[in-house]
Amino acid sequence: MSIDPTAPMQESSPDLPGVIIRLAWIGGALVALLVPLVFFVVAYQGEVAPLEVALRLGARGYAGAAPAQSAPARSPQAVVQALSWLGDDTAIRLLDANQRLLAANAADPGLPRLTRSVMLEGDGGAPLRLELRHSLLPLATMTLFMLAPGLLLGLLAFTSLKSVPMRAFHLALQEVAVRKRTEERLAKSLSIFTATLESTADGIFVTDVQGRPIVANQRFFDLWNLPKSAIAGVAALDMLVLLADQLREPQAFLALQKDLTRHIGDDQGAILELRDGRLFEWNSRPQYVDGSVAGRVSSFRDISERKRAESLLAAEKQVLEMVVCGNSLQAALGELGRHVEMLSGQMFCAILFRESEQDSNLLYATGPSLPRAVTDAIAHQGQGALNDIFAHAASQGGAQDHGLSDEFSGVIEGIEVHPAWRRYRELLSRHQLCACFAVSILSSSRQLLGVIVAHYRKPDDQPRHDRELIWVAAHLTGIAIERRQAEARLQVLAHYDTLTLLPNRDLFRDRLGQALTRVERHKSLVAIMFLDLDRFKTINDTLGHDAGDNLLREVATRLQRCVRAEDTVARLGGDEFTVILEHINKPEEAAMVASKIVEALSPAIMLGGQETFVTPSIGITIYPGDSTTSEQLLKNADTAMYRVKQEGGNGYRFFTPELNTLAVGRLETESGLRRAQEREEFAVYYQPKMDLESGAIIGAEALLRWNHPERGPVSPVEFIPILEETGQIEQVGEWVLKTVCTQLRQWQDAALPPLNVAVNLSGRQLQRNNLASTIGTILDATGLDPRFLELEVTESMLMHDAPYAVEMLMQIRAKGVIHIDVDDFGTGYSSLSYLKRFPIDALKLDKSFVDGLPCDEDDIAICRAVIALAHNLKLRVIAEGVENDAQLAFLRDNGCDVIQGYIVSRPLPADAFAQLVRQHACMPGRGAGSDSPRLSLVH
Ligand SMILES: Nc1nc2c(ncn2[C@@H]2O[C@@H]3COP(=O)(O)O[C@H]4[C@@H](O)[C@H](n5cnc6c(=O)[nH]c(N)nc65)O[C@@H]4COP(=O)(O)O[C@H]3[C@H]2O)c(=O)[nH]1
Repeated sequence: MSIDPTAPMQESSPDLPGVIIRLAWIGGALVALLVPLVFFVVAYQGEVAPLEVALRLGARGYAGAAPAQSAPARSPQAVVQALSWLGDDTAIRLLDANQRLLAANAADPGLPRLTRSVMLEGDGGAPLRLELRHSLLPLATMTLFMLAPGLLLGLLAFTSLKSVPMRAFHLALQEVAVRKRTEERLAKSLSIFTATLESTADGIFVTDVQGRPIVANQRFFDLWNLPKSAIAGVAALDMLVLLADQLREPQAFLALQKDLTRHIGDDQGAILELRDGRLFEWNSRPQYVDGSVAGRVSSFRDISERKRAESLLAAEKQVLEMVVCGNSLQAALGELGRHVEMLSGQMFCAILFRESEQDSNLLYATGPSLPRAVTDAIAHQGQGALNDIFAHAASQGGAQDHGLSDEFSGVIEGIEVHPAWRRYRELLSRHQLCACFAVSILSSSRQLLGVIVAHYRKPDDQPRHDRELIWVAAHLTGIAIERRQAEARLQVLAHYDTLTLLPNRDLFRDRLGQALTRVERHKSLVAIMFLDLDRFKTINDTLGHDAGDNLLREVATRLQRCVRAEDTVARLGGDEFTVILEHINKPEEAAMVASKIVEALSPAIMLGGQETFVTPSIGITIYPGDSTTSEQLLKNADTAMYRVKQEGGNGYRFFTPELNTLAVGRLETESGLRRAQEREEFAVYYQPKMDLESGAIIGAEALLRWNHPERGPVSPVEFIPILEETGQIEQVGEWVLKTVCTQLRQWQDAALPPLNVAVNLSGRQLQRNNLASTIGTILDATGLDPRFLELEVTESMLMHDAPYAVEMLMQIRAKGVIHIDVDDFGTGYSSLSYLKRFPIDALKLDKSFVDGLPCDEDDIAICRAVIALAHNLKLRVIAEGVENDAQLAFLRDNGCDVIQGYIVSRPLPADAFAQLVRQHACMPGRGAGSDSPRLSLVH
């Protein structure tokens, strides 16, 4: 609640006018009544007294003669007569004992009257009574008349009393009331002043003009640690000296005071620094009475906390700026340590941090004022003992398991006795560092990043605010360390491949540029290798991405072992790696490293408990011979690598200008393929499939052909991978499906024997969710019975995502397509448990196994196993790439169901195939037996 000292005070003086009027009324009334009353009393006395005398005389005249004188008694009539002189308005009566009237001089006067009587002794001693009755009517009338002047006088008295004497009284009363009011106001003001003085957070000290103390509030005594009695009877200068004694610069303060004596009307102020470290803001103002200076009011405000907070804020800002502006962590924390020590005044600050998340050892980031011997000793002797110490602190701070992973803070006591301090005890005590307070530095996720330690000379040296200071510093250090860690992580993310931790494409480019510049000066060579893993896609698709990732990590490790520390191994993405070999003298040195790599990758890699083999295709180019630009060198190495791939992989090759021509050719193929469909350069060929039991052509495999306008027919082996890479395969694949279905329908309409034609599906097609509906739409559009359409999917396509493949094939089967064959069976990694769940109809025995028949024992074993497996799973077996009788005989003897290969026919254009089917259908005793006629090769 606030009090407004300017508010008018309530008056409690009596109602003076009321009192005065009342008194005037009383005075006036008294005067008005007293005048007729006094008249009446005086007139009455004047009138009655003679009557009384006359009555007494009359009575004596009747019986009052002494016997000695023996005066004769008078008759009643005579007595009455003797008193007749009293006038007519007075009746004289003489009455006997029985109240009988003996004589009377006149009739009774009317009221008001006065009756007086005396007892007489008549004749014979009989009692008589002489009675006098006097009329008071004139007196009463006169008294009434006197009322008028009485009232007049009363009125005069009322007016006078009210106006003349009472005014003075009134004034006197008012004076008393004003004095009383003033006293009350003064008392109130004084109490407000005292309360205000005592309630302020500032120390207030009031002096007179000579500087003698007048008043000071309690806060003043508290701030200056003075007893209240210090102010009493102290001379002006003594008081100032008392204050100045506590200051770091007393003379400056006294000089200011002296200055004030000369400029008494000036305001003055300064920041005073006390010896105990506190800061006071001092302000002095003149105090005026009636326009002239009567004294000075000084206020002292303790601004130590505010200044410390400001300094801390400034320190925080500076440290954060340093962190943000890319200064080293060491420098930023060093600055922080210095600020902390400065703000504390007592502390020796040390900041220690963990080198990495895995490392629990603590390293010194800074210890600005700690003796070098201490920091050096700890740095050189290892941090084990320090860790023990902080574990001990953690236990004192109530941490759960007393380990460094806990948040803790606490005074580390017992330096003298605790075993954890053993190693440093002597050193610390030599430097008089006897007490220590430690706080953990935590990350935002509460991970321990380090420790901030405050050393003190004595345990009770620690000022109150130091703990807060240390907490703020710990928080700030946490931010700085985390920021650095985040930057380091970003740096890694920006320049390193997160899977293998090898430099990424950007860093590779950077390193290559640097290497070329360096080599330019040394006049040596740089070899750039482009490395791609053979069959990586198959392994990845078959064993899954996790296995693929592990494989890439292992390859990265092995590659790094093959090069020197100054060389660079980078991962560009997928299974593509690059190597920069600096300072080689001749290309042969690069060849040696390449063969070392081939050798290093040849041992099996264990993936999911399974031995996996991977081989590289390496292209090498040499700077400056092949090119002088980074871009071109990388293209060269890529071209050379591509050539190795084409040659079967698992080797290396140097770039040559001829290879470049080939690469250019590939580029041309790519752009040619983009136009091939609209220019109708694609065609579907049909390679017959023959049933071994009946010898009948039961269908065909549809094989895509590209009739290049200049190069003639181009093999799908050359362009299907490019269509896959560029994504065109989906569009082209759909076109093949449409073409085959339309063709089959035409053949059926042309009464060709029933045929099943198999269309190859690419991995990308299978991955499309709408494949089943696309097939359904094509079947509807062409009107083909779905039983005649056959689909070929490769083993690796199925195993890439087996559950998805099961689902997709089920959807396709739901469209009525019942013949689904697994191509290239045996070349990938089949999960037998899945194999029985796929809605498939046949396994195609890969040409690579058929090739070795009937001599190669491995191929024989594989072919027999596949046939047995297929039959056990109630599947047909189609052998592809059958070229000769021996292969045919083996397959027939081992129960193979269908063959496809040059022995039957090469792939044929639609018309030629139709003609072949017709011819074959007309042949007597057709069959694929040894004595059956060989089909003519049309292709
Ligand atoms: N040396 C020899 N070769 C024989 C013999 N019998 C058949 N071939 C060849 O073996 C390949 C069999 O097809 P594939 O394994 O599905 O292998 C096919 C298939 O994977 C792919 N392909 C062909 N057409 C298409 C298509 O329309 N779509 C998709 N996605 N892939 C296709 O291209 C591959 C190669 O096709 P082609 O060059 O036509 O090669 C065909 C065929 O001409 C033989 O006795 N001896």
